[in-house]
Amino acid sequence: MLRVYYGGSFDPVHNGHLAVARAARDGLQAEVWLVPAADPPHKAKTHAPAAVRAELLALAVAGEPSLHVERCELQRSGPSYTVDTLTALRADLGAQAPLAWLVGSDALLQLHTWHRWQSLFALAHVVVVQRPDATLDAARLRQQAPAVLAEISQRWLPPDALQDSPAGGFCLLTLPTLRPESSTELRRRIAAGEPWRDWVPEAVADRIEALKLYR
Ligand SMILES: Nc1ncnc2c1ncn2[C@@H]1O[C@H](COP(=O)(O)OP(=O)(O)OP(=O)(O)O)[C@@H](O)[C@H]1O
Ligand SMILES: O=C(O)c1ccc[n+]([C@@H]2O[C@H](COP(=O)([O-])O)[C@@H](O)[C@H]2O)c1
Repeated sequence: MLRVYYGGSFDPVHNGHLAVARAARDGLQAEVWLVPAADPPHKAKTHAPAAVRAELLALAVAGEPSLHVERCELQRSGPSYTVDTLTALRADLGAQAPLAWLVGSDALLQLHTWHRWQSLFALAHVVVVQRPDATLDAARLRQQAPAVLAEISQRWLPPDALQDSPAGGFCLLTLPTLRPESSTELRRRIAAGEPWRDWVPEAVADRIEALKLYR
């Protein structure tokens, strides 16, 4: 069965992330692992320790069929490069296991700036989840990331084909409904004392309050 890894800062996790993970699970018939980045390479800093972000993620997916937390990035020091994570997962799971790395469509425009980005396709399929009000903007990709467009245009696969090969494909999934949440806005609301609890599962909200996070 296809294994999908969904990396993020998850600082903190919110219902938008869970909608993305569920869309991948249901659209690809896959097991999905959310991968908290210990040290996200493109973020200046995080606002809660990696172990706490991972704990909130575990609360968020508890009881959710086929959603899990993969903590391997917490065991490494230095920037949490995806190529290193996929290399380790591939070593554990074997050369033939079908693996995919999931990113938001905003991240696709930056993919060419990732550490050894072209090696990612030898290790996993790449899946992009986009908002329902957007389509993959080829003109923007051509202008901002022509190397990414060239790479993915040879790799396009339909969702049900990903499980038939270990790596190397590119697939686009669309979220069923628009999700307005972002961790940045969630942290702002918590700090400002504005309503925020319905943006996260109840157990996550209770833990954020108990630990007095993001105030
Ligand atoms: N509301 C959302 N709808 C669709 N995709 C989302 C949403 N929120 C986050 N994502 C996607 O999830 C991935 C990981 O997100 P990340 O942990 O950076 O959260 P974020 O909410 O975007 O955080 P921040 O506001 O701190 O940048 C990104 O690729 C992003 O595109
Ligand atoms: O490997 C890289 O160079 C790289 C650069 C930027 C982002 N990533 C990964 O992309 C995921 C989303 O990152 P972010 O900053 O949107 O939370 C997370 O798993 C990061 O580790 C990875």
